Amino acid sequence: MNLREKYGIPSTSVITIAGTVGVGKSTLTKALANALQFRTSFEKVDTNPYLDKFYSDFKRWSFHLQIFFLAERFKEQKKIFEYGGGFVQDRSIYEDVGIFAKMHYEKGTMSEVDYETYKGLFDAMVMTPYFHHPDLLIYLEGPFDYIVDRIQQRGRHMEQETPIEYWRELYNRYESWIDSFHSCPVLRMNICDYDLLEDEDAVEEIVKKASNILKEAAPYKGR
Ligand SMILES: Nc1ncnc2c1ncn2[C@@H]1O[C@H](COP(=O)(O)OP(=O)(O)O)[C@@H](O)[C@H]1O
Ligand SMILES: Nc1ncnc2c1ncn2[C@H]1C[C@H](O)[C@@H](COP(=O)(O)O)O1
Repeated sequence: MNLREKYGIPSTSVITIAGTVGVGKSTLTKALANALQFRTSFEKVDTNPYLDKFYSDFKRWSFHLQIFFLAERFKEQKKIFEYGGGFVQDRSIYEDVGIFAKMHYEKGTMSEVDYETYKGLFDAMVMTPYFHHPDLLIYLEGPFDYIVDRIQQRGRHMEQETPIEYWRELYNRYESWIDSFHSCPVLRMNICDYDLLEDEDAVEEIVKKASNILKEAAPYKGR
């Protein structure tokens, strides 16, 4: 019996992992999908045609990058819909609009007209039958210094060269964003409380917590 069956997680569930850059979303996505025998949905990073350009000139490339991510996430959303769920997704679509696009607009690195165009497109895309809110959003949080160390150790050069103030701003925005996020049930996990790299039982604890929240939320689904 796999962990999904052991903890009664429906095979059609969609679990999305949210949190700031470097916090550990991809690592958890892989571990959780493996434990539940779910498919994974990752964001395009290595083959993203705008990401390097964006980090070298936010103002010039922020609109292009947001449109690219929106298109990619929408394609992933459609794929999840067509498979009928059973996915763990690395980062939610809500973070693009609610954190990144908003931050670049408010900081002056995305123009008002670009921001409004992007938001209009986002709203139109999200209101389609392909867009189902996830069954659960697992939000990863932890001390800022740990997260910055992880960004440095991971070694994506454009991130390593980005000023620490950018990561601080993002970190602060994530903290306020999650407090007002109500689009689906949320499990908050502190990265100091588990270690997927050193402790092979850690993922089971996370599955157990996820299962409890999914069970609590089940009677309200679809209302
Ligand atoms: N529990 C952990 N302990 C130490 N390092 C970790 C842990 N989880 C993830 N990492 C490392 O932190 C870095 C960022 O993790 P990653 O999963 O890529 O984050 P994200 O997808 O949120 O950007 C990677 O180098 C990863 O190996
Ligand atoms: N919507 C986004 N706007 C700007 N930058 C973004 C967006 N989504 C992801 N990113 C960046 C941040 C990181 O450099 C990479 C991958 O994110 P990660 O949190 O490491 O998975 O893309």
